[in-house]
Order: sequence, then structure tokens, then C-alpha cells
Amino acid sequence: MQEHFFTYNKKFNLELGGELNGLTLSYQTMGSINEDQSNIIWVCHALTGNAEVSDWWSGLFGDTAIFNPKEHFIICVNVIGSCYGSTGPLSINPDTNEPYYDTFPAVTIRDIVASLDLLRKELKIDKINTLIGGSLGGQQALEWAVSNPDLMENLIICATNAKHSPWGIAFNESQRLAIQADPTWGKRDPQAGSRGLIAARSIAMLSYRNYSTYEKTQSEDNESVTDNFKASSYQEYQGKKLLSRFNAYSYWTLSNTMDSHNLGRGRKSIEEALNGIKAYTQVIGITSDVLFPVSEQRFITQHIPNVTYEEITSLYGHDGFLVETQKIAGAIQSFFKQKNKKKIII
Ligand SMILES: CC(=O)SCCNC(=O)CCNC(=O)[C@H](O)C(C)(C)COP(=O)(O)OP(=O)(O)OC[C@H]1O[C@@H](n2cnc3c(N)ncnc32)[C@H](O)[C@@H]1OP(=O)(O)O
Ligand SMILES: N[C@@H](CCO)C(=O)O
Repeated sequence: MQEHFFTYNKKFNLELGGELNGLTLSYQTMGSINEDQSNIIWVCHALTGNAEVSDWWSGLFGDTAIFNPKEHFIICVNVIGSCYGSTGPLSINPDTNEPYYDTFPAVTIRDIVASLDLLRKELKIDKINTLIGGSLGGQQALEWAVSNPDLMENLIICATNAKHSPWGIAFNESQRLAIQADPTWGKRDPQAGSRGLIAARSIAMLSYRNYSTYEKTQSEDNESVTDNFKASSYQEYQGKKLLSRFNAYSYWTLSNTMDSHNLGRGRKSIEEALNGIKAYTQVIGITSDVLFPVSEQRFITQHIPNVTYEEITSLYGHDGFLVETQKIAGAIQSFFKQKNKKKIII
């Protein structure tokens, strides 16, 4: 993939009242846009993801995958607030010439979508063939499909919701409490809240997986074990793994971003908002997902006019949307097949 940067030279006003000067978006692309712009696949990444979609969704994006650079122009943008090249809390605030840290403004899903739309206009893209995302990426994709229904022809969303749930917010709040409990939190230092971030990721893992995942992967072989459990070292390992590639300030910002997601805010209702989506839509749910349970995807499906729904199984719960690429690719293939059949009938 090729990395690019886009800097917006005007003030970027945020939904909750803040502003960003010199907003920069880091994005990656594969392939080229064809003459009639009919091959553009736009990917929205999840909470701690980045723009390198061929890395974290390699089963769906790559030379031999369903979405490939021979046929498609693939684009993924690192979201505002993250730490993979786009403007985030560790970036320099041009107004102070110092990193933002805790002065980084609140960013909503709608702000992210507004920034994606700025880049889209800059690239002179008038039509997206397929917009796809899971989890926080699915929240962005849905919001974009509601706010700009004529832009995309197909929409594929996985393990996501129309409004972030009290359950999801409670998980995110527990993670923020863990970060807050770290005495280094709030310091103007990139490492601030590091121990808190480890604990936060450990909490998050419980929502990304489930009882069966741990039973299968973290059970002890030896019945005499009384401490240093596999499950314990796994939690710490996952926390440290995230710390090696992320920071507590971005995590804090983006977990609040996720909580802000509500397609119904300022609109008549969530149902009406979903009803306005014009894209041919595929909704995918994972039966073992305890964070974004399938009831949420079934609700979305009920209210989008032109929609198909697929449920997949996974040992990995919510993280199944990142892991089960073969199943997801199969579901996407049948989605496009069904669409073509419909076209013939019409
Ligand atoms: C380059 C990058 O960092 S990717 C950037 C983009 N990232 C994203 O988009 C985020 C989304 N990705 C993810 O959340 C994850 O990578 C997932 C969900 C796809 C997969 O999760 P993983 O952590 O790789 O899988 P899993 O839960 O099986 O854990 C395996 C890891 O835990 C380690 N592990 C397993 N059991 C234990 C244990 N009992 N104690 C300690 N470590 C353990 C394994 O050795 C392995 O380590 P490794 O990742 O260093 O190879
Ligand atoms: N594993 C995912 C979960 C959130 O969807 C991430 O870290 O982004």
C-alpha cells in the first residue's frame, strides 16, 4: 500500500464545539481509480486499527483477495484522534507549538465522517462502489451512508450498531476509569497512563472475546496450577502488546468517539435515519459477539430498505470480524452474487 497525507488548510470545526487547525489525515491506497470511478472500495478501520488494511484485513484486501489492486482502488484513512499519522492527541497543536495531550478536543463519529468527506472531495471522488467497515469502522460507514446516501452503491458493515449501547459505553467507561487510576495519567508526556492503558486493554479483551474463547485458548493443561495462570499472563500480554503500538491519550479520545455514535442524534429517529440509506447493504453479525450482539445488526437490517443479512460463527466473538476473513469473504461474495441476480430479475 502507498501512504499519503492530506492537510486541510482551513479550520476544522468539530461537532461538540472544538476545532482543529491544520488537520492532517494519513491514508493508504492500493490500485488505481478507473475511468468511470466504478471500482472504489473505501474501508473504515476500527478502534485501534490503522490505514494499512492489507495488513490487518489481509484475508479481504490484497493481490489474491476479493478486493484486490488489479481490479479495485482501495483506500483507508487513519481516523482523527488515532496515532498512525493522522492528527491526534500526540500531534503538535499549531496554536501552541506543543502536543495537545489532554487538550485534544472531543471527536465524534460524525467528525470522522466529515473528515473522510473532505478527503473524498479533495481526491475528486464522486462515487464509492463499496464502503466497508467493522465495529467503529461500521459506525463510520453507517453514519456516512445516512449523511450522504447517494455517495455509495454498496455498503458492507460488520459487528456494529446504529447507536452505541449502554453496555458498550459501560465497557468503555470502565477502561477510561482504569486509565484515570494510573497516577501518570494527565501528565504532558506520551507515556502518560501507560499502566492504565494495559489495564484498559485487558478489560476490553473480555468484551472482544468471550467465555468460550478463553476456555479454548487459555485453559491450563495441568490441574495443579494455583497461580501464574495462562489467562492472567494473556491479559497482561495483550495490554502490553497494545501499549507497544498505541497510547492512552488516543485510546481515551477514540473510546469517547465510539460512545458518541448515534445515527438518531438531531434526526427524526434512528429508524428513519436507517430508512434513508440508499446503498445496497450487507449487514454481517457474529453470533458469539457479546459487545455488539447480533440483536443490534438485526435491528439495522430491519430498517435499511435494500439489505441482506448474514450471521457468521466464530470462536473469537467481536474480534471475529478481524479474524474470520474467509467466512466474511464468502458472505461478501454471495452478497454481490445476489445483487447481480436481482438486477437480472428487474
Ligand atoms: C501491526 C499491528 O499491530 S496491526 C495494526 C492494526 N491493528 C488492528 O487493526 C487492530 C485489530 N487487531 C487485533 O485486535 C488483533 O490483532 C486480532 C484480533 C486480529 C488478533 O488478536 P491476537 O492478539 O493476534 O490473537 P490472540 O488473541 O490469539 O493472541 C495471540 C497472541 O497472544 C499470545 N498469547 C497467547 N496466549 C498467551 C498467554 N497465555 N500468555 C501470554 N501470551 C499469550 C500469543 O503468543 C500471541 O502473541 P503475538 O501476537 O505476539 O504473536
Ligand atoms: N480488536 C479491535 C476491537 C475493536 O473493534 C481493535 O482493537 O480495534
